[in-house]
Amino acid sequence: MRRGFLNSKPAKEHPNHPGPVSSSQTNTNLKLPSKATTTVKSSQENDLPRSFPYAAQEKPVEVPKGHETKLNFVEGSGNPQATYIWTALPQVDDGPDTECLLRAGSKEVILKTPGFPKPLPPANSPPAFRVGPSPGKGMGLFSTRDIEQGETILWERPLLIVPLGIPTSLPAGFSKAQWIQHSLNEYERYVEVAVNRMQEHRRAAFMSLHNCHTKDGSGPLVGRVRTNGIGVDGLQPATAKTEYDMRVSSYSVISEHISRLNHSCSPNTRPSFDRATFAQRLYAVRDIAAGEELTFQYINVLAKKTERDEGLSPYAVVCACLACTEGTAESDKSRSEIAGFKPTSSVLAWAVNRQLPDDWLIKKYMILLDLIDKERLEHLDVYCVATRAIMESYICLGDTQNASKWAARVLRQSWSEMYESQLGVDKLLDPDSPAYAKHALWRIRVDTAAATGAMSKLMGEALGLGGW
Ligand SMILES: C[S@@+](CC[C@H](N)C(=O)[O-])C[C@H]1O[C@@H](n2cnc3c(N)ncnc32)[C@H](O)[C@@H]1O
Repeated sequence: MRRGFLNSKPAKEHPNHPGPVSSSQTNTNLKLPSKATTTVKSSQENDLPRSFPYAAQEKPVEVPKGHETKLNFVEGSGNPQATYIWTALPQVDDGPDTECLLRAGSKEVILKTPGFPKPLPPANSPPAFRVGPSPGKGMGLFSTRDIEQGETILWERPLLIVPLGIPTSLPAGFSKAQWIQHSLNEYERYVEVAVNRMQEHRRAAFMSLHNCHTKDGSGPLVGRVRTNGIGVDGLQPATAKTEYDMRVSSYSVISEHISRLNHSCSPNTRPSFDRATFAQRLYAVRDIAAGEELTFQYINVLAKKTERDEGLSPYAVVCACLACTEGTAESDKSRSEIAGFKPTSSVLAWAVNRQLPDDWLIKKYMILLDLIDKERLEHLDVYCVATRAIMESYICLGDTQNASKWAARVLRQSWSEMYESQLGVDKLLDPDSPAYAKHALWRIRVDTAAATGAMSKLMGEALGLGGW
């Protein structure tokens, strides 16, 4: 879910779709400016509304006809200036394809993805989730069994992938409200082509999704996109340099099941879009008991409750999670400490600095982890950073007993962006593993010769020669 426009007074903006707030998947939301610019200029910078309205309109905004763009830009239409293409991807296996509305250049990015097109991994059998009613929230997803931290709950090819809006220049004589409505209408027309291309059962699944934008000028398709879309990064063509380029080639994915996830300020899952399989992957970020509701973050959950309330209002969500209902002041304080955490020193810099105590870095990260555990925010990247830093600190100290315990924690964090670089951590699970002695940080805190070697690497790093 993600982007919208502004409605009257005060200008309200909301992301088109809730979604992960940190990098990758998840929501491009935070990467976009969060406040609407209300000035309408004819420059390119202003031809894509930064936010769409979400408050009910008192009466529909009438838009003069005759300003619609021609929809003759379909891939293969022979129009060399096609800015948008409608296509189905990845067309690789018996699994369903995703209907895509892509801006020129994005398809090439997809086709060049290493491993693309990759078949979907086999589904969990029986499925680890089910769709069912969630009191006060409509439908939701629930676990069907105990799920372990780091498990993949499901892989899912989205129904649809669309940009967050279609740039529309300001027609002469249009008021701002008319321009916004015109933009919404154009967006609806473009999405309609993609929805009409879907297989009937996929279209039925899309149309059965919830729509919380029924009275704000959104059409029925854009309303569903705005309600259910989850942001996906990384599809911008290499030529996209400006903020404008990035915005117009940012996308939302809408899926039959993952889009049913309700919001929690302490979510237990994290979705991620995998370009090679062209699928969304849903991870459990902590152990989940059978029958528990599966949730994810629609907004930045490190913000204070009052700001979270504001961010959730476009989705008509009044969050009743523990952080919003019990001990909220203390929770706000803890979240702001997590948001403000700065490592102040890398593992290597601490290890070679004799003025700092041996447990200095470990203590700092343990305090951070306590806050994260208390707030149940394991999905955040900082959780993985902290866990890994503690493991590495023990390696610097030559303490393989503790390092191996932390290696086991690191390995469970399959959703982490650092996962690729965790390959090899499995060799550290055994405290007697010879992999320790080969590790670049091995005993550099306690062995002068090792520290000297590390120091020269540190200097190389400072000089841009690489390092940790
Ligand atoms: C993406 S949909 C989630 C699935 C939806 N509940 C359904 O019935 O299909 C987003 C909508 O779910 C509801 N919702 C999500 N999280 C909620 C929460 N924590 N409390 C209440 N309603 C919630 C709101 O109506 C919101 O507009």
